[in-house]
Amino acid sequence: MTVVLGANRYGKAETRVVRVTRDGDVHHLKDCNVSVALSGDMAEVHLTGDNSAVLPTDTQKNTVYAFAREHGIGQIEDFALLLARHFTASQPAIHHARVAIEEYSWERQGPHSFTRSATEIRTCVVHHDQDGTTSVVSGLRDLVLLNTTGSEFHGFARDRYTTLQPATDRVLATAVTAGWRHLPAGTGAYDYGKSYDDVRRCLLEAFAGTHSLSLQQTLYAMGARVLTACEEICEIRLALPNKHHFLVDLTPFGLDNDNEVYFAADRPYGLIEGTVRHDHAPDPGPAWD
Ligand SMILES: O=c1[nH]c(=O)c2[nH]c(=O)[nH]c2[nH]1
Repeated sequence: MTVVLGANRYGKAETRVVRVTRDGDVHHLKDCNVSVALSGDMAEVHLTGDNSAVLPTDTQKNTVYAFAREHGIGQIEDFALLLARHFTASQPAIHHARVAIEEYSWERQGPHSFTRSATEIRTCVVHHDQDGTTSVVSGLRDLVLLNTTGSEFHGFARDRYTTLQPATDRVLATAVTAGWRHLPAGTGAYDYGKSYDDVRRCLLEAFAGTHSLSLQQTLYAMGARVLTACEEICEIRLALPNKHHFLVDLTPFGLDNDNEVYFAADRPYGLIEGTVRHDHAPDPGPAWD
């Protein structure tokens, strides 16, 4: 038996960077968490301890801060692409860069005052290879949605352990995690901010507008809406926890409960996951890694 080195990558994870842009009295805020992972000719460092190909993770962190100063942070996808292209160009041994960014949104309260909005977190994962191949997956997580009606679940398979009662009118609630893959941008560049707003709107419209016979059906409707409306996107992956709302039995208190009082359980939860894509979507390569 011979032992060999398998896939490997390294980088600085979770560099928290806050960039303030001062436009006179009106200030703008970008609050991000940047994770870099580099790979390439890294056999020697693992096998012999020769660090000559290793751009320190400390340098990667410094680069994030310096680029935030020099270039500002616009759309997170553009900032991630800038960093990924920089790292693959900076060292011959670094062939591939993966840059993932989370963005926390702040709501303006005044010219220089903000509240951290309790809404979803915007995400992106960018891959860039020395050969010029680039992929961009944008996304969000913790987008919490709830319909108080318009949701049913019945006709399901049964076995001896099935106790679930069919539902013809239930609360449907979820916290969306989504990632959507952009078609290669070619020579142009995408407006990732507009794309994000369009996808988010499609997700909300499809969730609210679909009379749901299952969360699986709602998932497909949400993905299909995005792909139909946003031509720059070829694939979307959704993870939808079914945040169960159980009707509370109030009969011990002589009260009825006609779909009014619920117990919102936090676990366990159903987890419905799925991909919706163009039938001719290009090969994703490492886009989802
Ligand atoms: O929308 C649903 N999908 C399921 O697969 C499922 N399973 C379950 O117990 N409740 C539900 N609801």
